[in-house]
Amino acid sequence: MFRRDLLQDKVVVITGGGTGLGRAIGERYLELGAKLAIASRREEVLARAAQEMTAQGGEVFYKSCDVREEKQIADLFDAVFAHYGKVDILVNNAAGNFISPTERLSAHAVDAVLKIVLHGTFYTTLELGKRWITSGQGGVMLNIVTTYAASGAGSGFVVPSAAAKAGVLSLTRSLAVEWAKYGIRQVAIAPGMFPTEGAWSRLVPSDEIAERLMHRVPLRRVGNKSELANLAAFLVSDEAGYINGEVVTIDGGEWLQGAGEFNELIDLSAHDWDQLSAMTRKK
Ligand SMILES: CCCCCCCCCCC/C=C/C(=O)SCCNC(=O)CCNC(=O)[C@H](O)C(C)(C)COP(=O)(O)OP(=O)(O)OC[C@H]1O[C@@H](n2cnc3c(N)ncnc32)[C@H](O)[C@@H]1OP(=O)(O)O
Ligand SMILES: NC(=O)C1=CN([C@@H]2O[C@H](COP(=O)(O)OP(=O)(O)OC[C@H]3O[C@@H](n4cnc5c(N)ncnc54)[C@H](OP(=O)(O)O)[C@@H]3O)[C@@H](O)[C@H]2O)C=CC1
Repeated sequence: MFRRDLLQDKVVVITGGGTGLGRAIGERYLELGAKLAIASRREEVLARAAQEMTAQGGEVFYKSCDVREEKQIADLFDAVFAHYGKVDILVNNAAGNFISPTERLSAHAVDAVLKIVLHGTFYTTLELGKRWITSGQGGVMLNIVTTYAASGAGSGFVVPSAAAKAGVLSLTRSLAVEWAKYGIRQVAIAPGMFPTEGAWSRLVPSDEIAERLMHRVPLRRVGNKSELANLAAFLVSDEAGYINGEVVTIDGGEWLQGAGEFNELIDLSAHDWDQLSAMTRKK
């Protein structure tokens, strides 16, 4: 669906790029000509991913980096600039999340999520932004948020994530204005349900719940990672050069179904409607 050279020779740093959605985004970018650097805490996961991702060609540099640590982020960008000579695109994809009644959380548990999602995204953004501004080079930053951030509704039982992702979205919009003059563009994606090991093991407690979840989505299915990767490719490409500060939701219509009070009526049959209509028409 894209020109094969859409991201030719663009150097892309993807946090959390060794697993799940980050890896899927990286694989699509590679197909479109990009050079990748993937980073997360577990070096063995990155090494395996880099090896598998380059089986069809392309280049994937990897380095262990905990995005909660300012020094490790500086070391990461030093290494990527030394290796490739530049960075054109940053994908802030690393995240932490789990379900819990909020009153059961310790301060440490709150920090565990906030530090990865909000602080981690802020720190990578700041480190690379300063380098781009100093050198006069621009670029694109893509932040992966969630529908409960994009809708503004938040969500119970994942409250640290809801608060942190809302902060990331605010960062996206704020810097879209402040840093545009430096040629730095900000965009975000709000994914709905995309089954990944990392998300499902922490957020979907049973197969029965997984099955029920489909009913929340008008399209009656979860997302394919490749669909999200396509959107991520478009948004960071020069073809999307006038999109700045926007978040694009990709959720099969899930959040809209939840928002409309009458959308539950979707399951009524024609017969049900005949009966209802007879009852509700003015006599
Ligand atoms: C009804 C179901 C609907 C499902 C809908 C489908 C999903 C669609 C929407 C999804 C939106 C968002 C998705 C995501 O963000 S997915 C990303 C998931 N991936 C990850 O989380 C990967 C990284 N995660 C981690 O490394 C860990 O999970 C963690 C975030 C906890 C960080 O690890 P760390 O090693 O730093 O932390 P600790 O293990 O030391 O724990 C720190 C404190 O947190 C407490 N904790 C940990 N887990 C839980 C839990 N499950 N419940 C309560 N508390 C928890 C832990 O006890 C520590 O606190 P204390 O020291 O006080 O004990
Ligand atoms: N899957 C879904 O349905 C949805 C996902 N999302 C978002 O998509 C993104 C990817 O999630 P997904 O692929 O599902 O889950 P994963 O668990 O696979 O991805 C999370 C990644 O973040 C990395 N990470 C976690 N903590 C740190 C840290 N301190 N420093 C550096 N890297 C870290 C992990 O690697 P490591 O453990 O090696 O550090 C892992 O690669 C996240 O931003 C998530 O919030 C949003 C909505 C829905």
